[in-house]
Amino acid sequence: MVTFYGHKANLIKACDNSPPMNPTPIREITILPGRSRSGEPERFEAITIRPGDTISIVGPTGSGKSAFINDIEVFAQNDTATGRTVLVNGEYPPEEFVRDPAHKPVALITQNTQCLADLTVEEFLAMHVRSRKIEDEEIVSRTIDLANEFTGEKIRPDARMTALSGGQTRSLLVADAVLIAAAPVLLLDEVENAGIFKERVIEVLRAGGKAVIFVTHDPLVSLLSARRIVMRDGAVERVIEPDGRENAALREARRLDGILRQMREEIRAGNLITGSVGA
Ligand SMILES: Nc1ncnc2c1ncn2[C@@H]1O[C@H](COP(=O)(O)OP(=O)(O)OP(=O)(O)O)[C@@H](O)[C@H]1O
Repeated sequence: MVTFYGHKANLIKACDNSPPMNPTPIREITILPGRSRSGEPERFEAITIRPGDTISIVGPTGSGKSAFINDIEVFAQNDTATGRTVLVNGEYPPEEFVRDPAHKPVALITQNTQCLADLTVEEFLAMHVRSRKIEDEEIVSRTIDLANEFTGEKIRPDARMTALSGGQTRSLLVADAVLIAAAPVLLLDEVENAGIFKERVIEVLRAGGKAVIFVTHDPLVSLLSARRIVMRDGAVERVIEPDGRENAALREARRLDGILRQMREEIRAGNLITGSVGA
């Protein structure tokens, strides 16, 4: 059986006979400019992403946010609608980075991620571990534990993959991408809405030296990112590096996010919210 998760070109093959991950370390990914939807050249020189970077991609609906991370996912070589080029360690990436899911250093997790496997969480992860020839008996339970740090709805090892909620599935896929796929670059396309502790995800990814790029409409995720790429008309319009100037806004976003999270839990538990929350 072959089980896939993810979508579009991001399919991660969870059961194949590929050799373990190519150890070529990724020092940096460089995005070279292309053109806007109306054909104007993009005005940035190059955008470089290194381990531990946290970047958010923001902009109105239809401004090209997903197209930007898709360019990274497919290692665009002036062969996508945007005309951008993506280099790895300053060079054109090796072919297996682009074609082979087992060697791909980039994991894309999107809102539309669905699991097609009729397996338990434990079986599903164990299959992925086997396919990558990882010999670590603890890795499945560590992956579930990590996923449970990202979501308030506890994931049990014996739960069916198909029965997980959106937040649980995305939490599990992020944990899997970190520990089992060991992808150095994670692309998260609007995953924040459904029951996932965004700040914890960012902390873990940063501490693990992962580069993470969020397509987001979420103020807290945007303010937590060290860099913000602003899209318009299919092009990068601006790259913002706030360098501490948004600290007051970040504190406020954290406070409001805490209140909303508690309200969500109360509502989910079937309670009436009659007093103040998050004081
Ligand atoms: N530079 C470009 N040149 C040509 N087409 C583009 C360019 N950038 C994006 N597009 C196309 O424009 C459409 C909208 O782009 P995209 O889905 O990336 O927007 P988005 O900002 O992610 O939107 P949403 O917030 O609704 O998800 C897509 O069909 C995409 O392929």
